[in-house]
Amino acid sequence: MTDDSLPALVGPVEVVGAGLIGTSVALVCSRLGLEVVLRDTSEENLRTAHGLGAGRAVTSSDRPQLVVVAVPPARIADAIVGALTRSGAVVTDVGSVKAAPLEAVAARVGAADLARYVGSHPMAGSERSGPLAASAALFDGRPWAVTPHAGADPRAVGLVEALVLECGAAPVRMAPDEHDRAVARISHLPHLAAVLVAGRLASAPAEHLALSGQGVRDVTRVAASDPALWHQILEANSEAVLDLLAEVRADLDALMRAVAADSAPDLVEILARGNAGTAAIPGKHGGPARPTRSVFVSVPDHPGELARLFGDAGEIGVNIEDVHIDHDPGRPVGLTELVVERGSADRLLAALESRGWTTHR
Ligand SMILES: NC(=O)c1ccc[n+]([C@@H]2O[C@H](COP(=O)([O-])OP(=O)(O)OC[C@H]3O[C@@H](n4cnc5c(N)ncnc54)[C@H](O)[C@@H]3O)[C@@H](O)[C@H]2O)c1
Ligand SMILES: O=C(O)C(=O)C[C@]1(C(=O)O)C=C[C@@H](O)C=C1
Repeated sequence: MTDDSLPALVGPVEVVGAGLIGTSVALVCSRLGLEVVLRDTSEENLRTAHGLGAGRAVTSSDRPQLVVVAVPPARIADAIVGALTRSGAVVTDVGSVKAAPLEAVAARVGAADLARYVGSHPMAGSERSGPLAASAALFDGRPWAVTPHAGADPRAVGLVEALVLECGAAPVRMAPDEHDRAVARISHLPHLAAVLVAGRLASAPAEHLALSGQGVRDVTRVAASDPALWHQILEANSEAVLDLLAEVRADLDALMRAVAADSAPDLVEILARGNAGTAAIPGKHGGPARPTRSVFVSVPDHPGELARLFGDAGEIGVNIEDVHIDHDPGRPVGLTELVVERGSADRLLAALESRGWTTHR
């Protein structure tokens, strides 16, 4: 035990599904020096994850302390049942929906085995799939839901929370049903909104698309995700998603009425509700959102220039909260957007200019 509440994570850790999320967890555990064994139906993904240093293929003699199930949603319940029945390990999964898999697992294993299962869900990911998109830094500073059922062994819950903390994430305990309603709002609806907006672009005229700026990129990034994965997520959480879609349909009707009537008060009220919604999203590490400002810098297209820019920002003492790089291959410079705390932006601009950087005010 590391302290009174958290059992120590000592390994071996078995990861079932060496894709984006599974390989990211495996990379963290390998870097901690834990023994990590991998199981995947795809030989290619296993080889790739192994090549990245995420662990080795599982053997029948392995005895994991913890199994992390990271397969697509439609395969999760089978994979959890498989892990509970072939080993005495604590088992967690990282699936995007929690209530349906729990119900399916509870119908197939006894209470003693079910006690070793604790669902979880890292609120971090990517529009990309597979082990090549994995990163040990993926979970850093992110919320990670831990969703124990009523019969879960507290030591199993503690071990899963120990994994979450080792991944650099913040455990957030929640009941499975509540979790599913929460992610319908903060993940599944945003995903569908992005998909609908991106769908308007698919056959847009090239001259319209040529004007694309950061706004459309911000709003549509996640729409590039794997449709098969998202079909399974939506299928598993259809009730909560449908409730929200009905609310959005009513909002869309109100918006269309306000635009058609050119009703400024109604439109402003709708737009202001959007402001209130973005302000309600917590900042990094769950704290209040801190106002930020973007500083735009031209970066010459030479090796080492980005590193020099980040180094200069570090020496100036300004923390970079986020970064976007817009590199038009036809131009010899890239435009880099550094997102910094609002109060530091002017100081950063002046100090970068004095070091010879071209900024855009
Ligand atoms: N993509 C995200 O942003 C994200 C974020 C958080 C949670 N999740 C959840 O994590 C899980 C994995 O998603 P991902 O994005 O890593 O997917 P992925 O496609 O990158 O990886 C899934 C892996 O599971 C393997 N696999 C499929 N069926 C298997 C089986 N029966 N046994 C063993 N391996 C099997 C695949 O070959 C693949 O390597 C999903 O349940 C998803 O809902 C995804
Ligand atoms: O950043 C992204 O690419 C994501 O969409 C990640 C995201 C999310 O909606 O936040 C997507 C689905 C997962 O279940 C968890 C995380």
